[in-house]
Amino acid sequence: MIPDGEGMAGPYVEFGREEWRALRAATPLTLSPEDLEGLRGLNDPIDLAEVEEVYLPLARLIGLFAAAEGRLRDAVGAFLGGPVVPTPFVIGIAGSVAVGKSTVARLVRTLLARGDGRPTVELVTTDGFLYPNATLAERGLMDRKGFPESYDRGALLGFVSALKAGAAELSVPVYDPLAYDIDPGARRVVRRPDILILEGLNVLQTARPGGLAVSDLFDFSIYVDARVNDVRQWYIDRFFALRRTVFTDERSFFHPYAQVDPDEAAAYAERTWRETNEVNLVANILPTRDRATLVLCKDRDHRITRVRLRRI
Ligand SMILES: Nc1ncnc2c1ncn2[C@@H]1O[C@H](COP(=O)(O)OP(=O)(O)O)[C@@H](O)[C@H]1O
Ligand SMILES: CC(C)(COP(=O)(O)O)[C@@H](O)C(=O)NCCC(=O)O
Repeated sequence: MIPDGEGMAGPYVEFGREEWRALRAATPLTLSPEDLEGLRGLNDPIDLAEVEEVYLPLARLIGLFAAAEGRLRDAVGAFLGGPVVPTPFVIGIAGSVAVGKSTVARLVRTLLARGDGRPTVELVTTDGFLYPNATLAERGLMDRKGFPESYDRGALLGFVSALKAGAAELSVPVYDPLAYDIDPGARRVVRRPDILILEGLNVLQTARPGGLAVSDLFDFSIYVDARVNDVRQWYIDRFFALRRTVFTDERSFFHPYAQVDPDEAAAYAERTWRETNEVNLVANILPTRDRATLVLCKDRDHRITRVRLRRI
């Protein structure tokens, strides 16, 4: 039975970690410690216990949603008098910069792909749909990278709509985090998968009046949530971890920050957080949280301690 009364949060049912872990049922662990090492984001301390207690119940639930959609498709087929061609099951993953969306997305992809029926799963991040820096600069948006208007939303919606409409093969633009810009010479081919995961800051945004947004095409969505001050600290810590690694590469856009003194690097990271990422989080991203099917709530140490599931 779904817990009710206590733990009730508007349209959501809230689970503590202990309650949630029990919902794994018999879902097997298909991940080794080495697999997890390859999926973990920079500075993300996730361990196998978290995979077992949080992600296995989640993978089970997504499997149940996909199976239910199959039954709905059969019902529509019976109504129409002929089979309905399946479309990809689309999962959106949203949340702040530096909250750990990419770890969540890679784990969900791997667990689903190794689960029942071995579905094909494609993971696409929305950064490929950012306008190139030259366009952002022309439009005065260079310090608004990640805001809804910094994306080619028409192209993103066109991509997901075309996959939902049955396109067999599409290509998407590629963002190069090292260059901090769209790679003009690269395209990534996406062949129609059974499951598409779309990960990005703004994927749960609504459309302008009368329009359509990618979130209208989601079959399941996840918001990765944490306190603003905790994410701020994670952003700064990650900036310093990148400074010791990726930024030492001369091709990195941020290479100058590997050379300046730590105080100057900290001032830059703090300003970027405060003036860009925090403003975007508060004004654009956080307001979409309650649109998600499921909210993963992280504590200061990155651990997921609570899960909120939208009532059906
Ligand atoms: N300046 C950067 N250079 C290289 N990689 C980066 C940089 N900033 C972020 N990343 C990497 O890009 C990925 C996505 O980061 P982000 O958009 O902040 O989302 P999240 O932390 O929620 O996964 C992470 O794996 C992160 O380590
Ligand atoms: C590339 C991003 C906008 C994230 O894009 P996403 O894949 O979530 O659409 C973000 O990581 C970023 O670089 N933000 C700009 C501000 C900053 O340098 O932190």
